[in-house]
Amino acid sequence: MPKVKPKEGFTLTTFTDQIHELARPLWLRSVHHPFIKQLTAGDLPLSTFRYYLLQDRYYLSEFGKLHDKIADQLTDQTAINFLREGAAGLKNGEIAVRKGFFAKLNITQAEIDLTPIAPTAYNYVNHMYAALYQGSPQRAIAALLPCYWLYNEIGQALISQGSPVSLYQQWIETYDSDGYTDSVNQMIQLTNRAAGQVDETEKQAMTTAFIRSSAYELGYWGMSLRHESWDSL
Ligand SMILES: Cc1ncc(C[n+]2csc(CCO)c2C)c(N)n1
Repeated sequence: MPKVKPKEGFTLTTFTDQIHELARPLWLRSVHHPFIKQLTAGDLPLSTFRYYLLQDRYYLSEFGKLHDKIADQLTDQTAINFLREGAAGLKNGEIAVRKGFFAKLNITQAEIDLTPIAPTAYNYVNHMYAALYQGSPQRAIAALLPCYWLYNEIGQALISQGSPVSLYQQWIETYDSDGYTDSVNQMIQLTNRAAGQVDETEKQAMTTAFIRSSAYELGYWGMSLRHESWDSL
């Protein structure tokens, strides 16, 4: 059988396939990061997990707000609905799960208030706001995508192995549920639709935003292991 040659300039892959491929080296380093290794082995110090959760509280709350702020700038009703529901779903989903973790680990509001936001968490969040306010809602969507998608890949990679520490096991399970995988797929579709709405230059900026978020995701594990602070940069 002769091979079918794709027409010149015709791509068989979607935009998200392409950026996923570009980010692969960074994602692999996340999946195999010592933080993740220790989480599955069960020897991740609880103080490190606590540190991660405290930083991630800030991240999750800003991530939810970003959904609404992006939706404010869109006209595509499907996208708006997904983002508005995403913001609400975050409160009932991941943020609710984390509240349970906080209770188990005696993390109080006072401790939250006293915890400085670490540089990497701060920079990652600011990068997403910059994608929106110095860029476009499409660029911001691309900046949000690694958060959804990478954690799903991590959850799927870790679920068969699990963790002997029940808290860490629960963390893994959060990112492998069917409902969550559905929302990841919707976010992927949303990004592909967004890429179809912009010119080549903006598409390149979407790619850069996606790669930067992937790099910040990788940096987040190291930040947590090192208990990064403004004095330790
Ligand atoms: C740094 C960081 N990156 C990604 C996630 C995972 N996450 C955050 S919001 C969201 C969407 C729906 O829950 C997902 C998957 C995290 N917790 N912290």
